Amino acid sequence: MIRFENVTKRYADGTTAVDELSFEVADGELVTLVGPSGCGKTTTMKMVNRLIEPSSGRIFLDNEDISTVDPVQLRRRIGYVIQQVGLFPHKTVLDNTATVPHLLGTGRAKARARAAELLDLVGLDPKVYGERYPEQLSGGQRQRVGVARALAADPPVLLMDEPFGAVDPVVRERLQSEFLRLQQEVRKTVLFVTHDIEEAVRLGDRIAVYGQGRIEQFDTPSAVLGAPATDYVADFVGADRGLKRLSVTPIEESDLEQPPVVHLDDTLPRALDAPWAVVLDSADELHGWISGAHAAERTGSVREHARRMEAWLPLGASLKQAFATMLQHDAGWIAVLDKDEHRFLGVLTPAKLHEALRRSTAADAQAIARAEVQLESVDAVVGSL
Ligand SMILES: Nc1ncnc2c1ncn2[C@@H]1O[C@H](COP(=O)(O)OP(=O)(O)OP(=O)(O)O)[C@@H](O)[C@H]1O
Repeated sequence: MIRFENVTKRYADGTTAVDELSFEVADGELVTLVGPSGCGKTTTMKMVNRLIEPSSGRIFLDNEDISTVDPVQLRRRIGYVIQQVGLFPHKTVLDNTATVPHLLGTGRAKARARAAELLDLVGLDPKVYGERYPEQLSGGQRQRVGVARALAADPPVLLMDEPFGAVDPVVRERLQSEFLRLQQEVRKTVLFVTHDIEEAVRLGDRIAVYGQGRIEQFDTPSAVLGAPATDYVADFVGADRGLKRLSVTPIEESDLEQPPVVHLDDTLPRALDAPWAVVLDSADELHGWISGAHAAERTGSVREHARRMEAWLPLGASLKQAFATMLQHDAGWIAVLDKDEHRFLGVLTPAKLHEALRRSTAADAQAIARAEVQLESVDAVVGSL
């Protein structure tokens, strides 16, 4: 757990980079710090591993005041990933990754074996990439080595300063997905700096939106998008808030419609209650669809006339993915399968997608109204004392 208590950093020239900052990051939580250039994100981060010392206030790691901990000892508990990865150019990828555990006293063979596991975990086959040198990697691959190296000493805390900032948007999105998958597995306590609100929303369990040296809002992605606390946050989050909200709202079972269903070995139905039906195989897995008008004019089995359906997603995928899938396949609806991607659950239509989006906005508005009521009642109790 990381806790900031009234932390201020004033540089020698009088710049106040961070002003009376207080917040807490729970164990295993990923908090993104987002805000415009120069608002104090990096300063915040570097105070955690004592690359910068606060002017006042205190920072705790697992309830221990870090100003009382030797910085070298402290940094062993904290992995650090930065944009310019800083790999050793003359060492192979495997040796780069194994460096820290080796320095900490793990035998070379064991450190290399662990490094190979970590490279695998970040999506780099150690057999293919282990013996390469950093200059023989793409920018995205170098970033992955940076993440593997930060994880090598198995620190409970990770500080990541724009780690995916230097790669193109497509690679960046892939790295983000891989990092999320990795975080599910390793559950580190992570502070992640970015100036990109999309990235902050996608990765953060909670987001700290920075104004100048201060946090303007510290909340879940969907609350930041759905109910910005101040005009500043609303501006920063931007006009395309609806689109961003799509990326944090998952498809739920109640969003789905149930169209007619036929099986591959059925005879072609004479009439359908809908313009089309979903076609399942004998194991009830999705095969495709048939058009009612097409079926009405023909004979034979469903198998002979069914069309394949590629536009599908598992339950829990985001509404943004659903929207993108509809566009990509030029589809008026998409099929939704269970999380294991086997059982067919129903279909999502554009109308239902819109309803889901509204449901998500309304839920946040209610949560905020409830929070205000609670605050008022606390005030009332305090006032009556
Ligand atoms: N060593 C320093 N001396 C004086 N001022 C500094 C120093 N380092 C940072 N600053 C100032 O402190 C403020 C916060 O800087 P910081 O690097 O924390 O911002 P940031 O939000 O990380 O910005 P960016 O997104 O551009 O990296 C800025 O105004 C910066 O110019």
